[in-house]
Amino acid sequence: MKKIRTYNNIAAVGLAKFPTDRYLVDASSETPDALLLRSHKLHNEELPSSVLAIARAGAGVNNIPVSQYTPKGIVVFNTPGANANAVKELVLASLLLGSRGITDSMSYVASLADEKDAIELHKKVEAGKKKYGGSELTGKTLGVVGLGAIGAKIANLAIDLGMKVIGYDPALSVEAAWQLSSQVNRAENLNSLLARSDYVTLHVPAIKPTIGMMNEEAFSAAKDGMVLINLARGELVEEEAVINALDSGKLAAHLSDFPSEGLIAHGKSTLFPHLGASTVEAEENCAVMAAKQLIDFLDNGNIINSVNFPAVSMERTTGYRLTFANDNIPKVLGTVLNLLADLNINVLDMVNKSRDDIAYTIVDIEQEPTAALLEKLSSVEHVFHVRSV
Ligand SMILES: NC(=O)C1=CN([C@@H]2O[C@H](COP(=O)(O)OP(=O)(O)OC[C@H]3O[C@@H](n4cnc5c(N)ncnc54)[C@H](O)[C@@H]3O)[C@@H](O)[C@H]2O)C=CC1
Ligand SMILES: O=C(O)C(=O)COP(=O)(O)O
Repeated sequence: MKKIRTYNNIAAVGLAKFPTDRYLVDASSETPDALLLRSHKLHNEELPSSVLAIARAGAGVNNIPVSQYTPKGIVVFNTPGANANAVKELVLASLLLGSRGITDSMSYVASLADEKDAIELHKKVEAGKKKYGGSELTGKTLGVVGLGAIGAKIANLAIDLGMKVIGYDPALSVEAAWQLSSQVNRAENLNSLLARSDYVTLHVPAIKPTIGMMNEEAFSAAKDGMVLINLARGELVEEEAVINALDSGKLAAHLSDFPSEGLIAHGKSTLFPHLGASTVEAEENCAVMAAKQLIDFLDNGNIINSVNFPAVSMERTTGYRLTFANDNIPKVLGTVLNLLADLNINVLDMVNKSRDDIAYTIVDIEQEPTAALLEKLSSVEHVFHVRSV
């Protein structure tokens, strides 16, 4: 039986993908083959040595110390794009919340609960609306920082709303570029986008170059009265800088999925409890995709949508399957193949791919690998993980 340890609320339809005759899915498994989680933080947590893979049902992997796991051969997966539509729709809501006095006007109406006279109530309603007027999105400029799965959807939606759109993404993939409307203008750098945007929405991962990207310097480059939407990660925005920008009027509004003590106490941001991906559809998409990827890896050694290993897949042949991970340097693959040849083990099929400093190989061989063979392969210099699948 293979064991999957789950964390967080994983959609049942995803968990049901694990065949019950071969998989035990359990939140408290002590020797799991894999972990399946959403935002649960793995930093500072001891990982059982049995773990071969981790699937993040979602996009961001900053809750997982990926670089610590790679040398142990632990493959980390995410589910690119599976919750992008859910986030896009909450950005749309945020654009509207940031442009009209919707929440304040609702509070105003709620404050009229004691007014029992219909004529007086009507007067107060009509008097109140002066205070909560807004402006329209059409014709305004939206700056989209990060044009991946989510950013591209938002950029295209904003074009459909009649907005002008500027995008900034120095690492834009060809695949993401194909998704993007040709009407999206490219900014050379973040400050140039900020200087021209009435609304700015962040859709980048929390990584070294992006952490704290919205700081005092960025706000001073920004257009006065800008609306900032951050449904990506709290770490992208420096709390003190955003509070100063709200107080000075540099920011007309700040909407964020990442409440912090300081922002809540300050009271001027519109804060959601990390709701971006919390739709039935997104939760199901992510859970199904994560489960399928784990099953294919645990059953066949195939790797799809990993954030630390190359994409490697091979149809099963009639033989037995070995997989190994190694440092991406010359001669390791040759040494392993020579070792198999010396033992008269015939290779039926093979695929080898590399990514940055590591390589991963799937080899189908004619005879069942013995424990001694696995041991020999593991002892090849620069091979750091071997598995019979
Ligand atoms: N609030 C929520 O519930 C959710 C939040 N997220 C957050 O949104 C982030 C983006 O998600 P996806 O669009 O699905 O990821 P993605 O990987 O498809 O797109 C990220 C984009 O950011 C770009 N990028 C990287 N560094 C950059 C930089 N310094 N400046 C500008 N662009 C940069 C990349 O080139 C890529 O195109 C996730 O990493 C996660 O942190 C994602 C899903 C749900
Ligand atoms: O996919 C992401 O990056 C998210 O932030 C969604 O997080 P969640 O799955 O709702 O805990």
